[in-house]
Amino acid sequence: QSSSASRLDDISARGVLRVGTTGDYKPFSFRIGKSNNFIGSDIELAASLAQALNVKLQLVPTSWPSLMQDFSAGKFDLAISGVSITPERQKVAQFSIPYLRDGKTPIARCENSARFQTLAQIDQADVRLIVNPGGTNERFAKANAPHAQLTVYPDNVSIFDQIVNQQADLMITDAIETKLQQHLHPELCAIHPEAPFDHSEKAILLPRDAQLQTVINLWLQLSIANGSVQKAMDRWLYFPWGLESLRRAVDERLLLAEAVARAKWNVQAPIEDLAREEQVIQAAVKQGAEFNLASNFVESVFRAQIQASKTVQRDLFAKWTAQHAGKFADAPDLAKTIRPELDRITTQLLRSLAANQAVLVDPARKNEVLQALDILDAAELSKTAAEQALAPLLQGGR
Ligand SMILES: O=C(O)C(=O)C[C@]1(C(=O)O)C=C[C@@H](O)C=C1
Repeated sequence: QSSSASRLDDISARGVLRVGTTGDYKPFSFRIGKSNNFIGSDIELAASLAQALNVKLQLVPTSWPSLMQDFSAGKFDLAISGVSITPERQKVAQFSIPYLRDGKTPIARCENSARFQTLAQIDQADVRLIVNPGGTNERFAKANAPHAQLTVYPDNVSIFDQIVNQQADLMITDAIETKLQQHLHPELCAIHPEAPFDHSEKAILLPRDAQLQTVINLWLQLSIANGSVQKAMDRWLYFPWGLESLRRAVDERLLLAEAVARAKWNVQAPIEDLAREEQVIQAAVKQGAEFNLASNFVESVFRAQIQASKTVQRDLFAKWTAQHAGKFADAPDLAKTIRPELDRITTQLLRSLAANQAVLVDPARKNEVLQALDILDAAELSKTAAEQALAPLLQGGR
């Protein structure tokens, strides 16, 4: 405990509350691409706290491995990011009262719900358990199901597809994550998420400052009592997180426009190739039909992607012309490398369009669509192009 004035006075004097958040933990904190846009229940909580303190909110990106280092280095005043209370963290910091109780519970294909109720049922040689490496999930699996076949699978995004595709039978993870994932994968069921195998608590990570802790606990107590914490939790648990795969496909495609432009610049080829454009559109429409996507919708989406690509390419050509730029040494080959890459993304884009179609056309979800498809990394190449690429997706999917 330092003898100086409360950290609360620093925050008030600054007029800004700096909140550390990891941006990789749905539904708590999720960062949209490389932007400084964060969404999630804890982001809402942070905004509400800043408002209660009558200061502005500044979100400071941090990461799980560097959380405590960044905290100790004073990069933020406090952290709100689905942080669990642990004794190790309490050695350097303190916590608010908890705002969420959680614990480890199974998620499996729904037909197996009855088969994986207890740890005794799971800890069997014929059970294929899957786990992400390095965290509390792996520790729990090894300690509680040593007889099961354990696959350590490093990709947090596709790990649940492994269960859907029967490469594994179940995963044991935080109940909150099982609730979220069962919405994203209708084949999967969270197994007794209200009665997990163990218990943990999420709280705000605070500096050792009694006055700040008191003020925040009072505010948090009130927010829990009036139901606003639960409401935020529900809102973000049912958020259409699947839109992120669509945003990423659009972003990836537009980011390739720079490589396209380099290739064309080197041979001074025209930016526009109408024959190729028709090929791209026809192929997308044909493949889209296999995903039950209407041809006019697919066409409008791909026309927009092509238009956006040309915007980026024209901007770059204008810049290079002004700079009297010479040939690039590292330009990839358009026909051999880039167009096949674009074709690969076409499939990805169509698949995520199909997966998100219901959300895109639902007027009640318009705000959520706007939040999820708020920004592309490619906006750094051209803000106009990013807007062009996203436009048909923000118009009710029509
Ligand atoms: O493949 C190219 O030549 C591109 O420039 C890419 C692309 C596209 O987005 O698919 C964009 C503009 C061209 O008129 C044709 C196609």
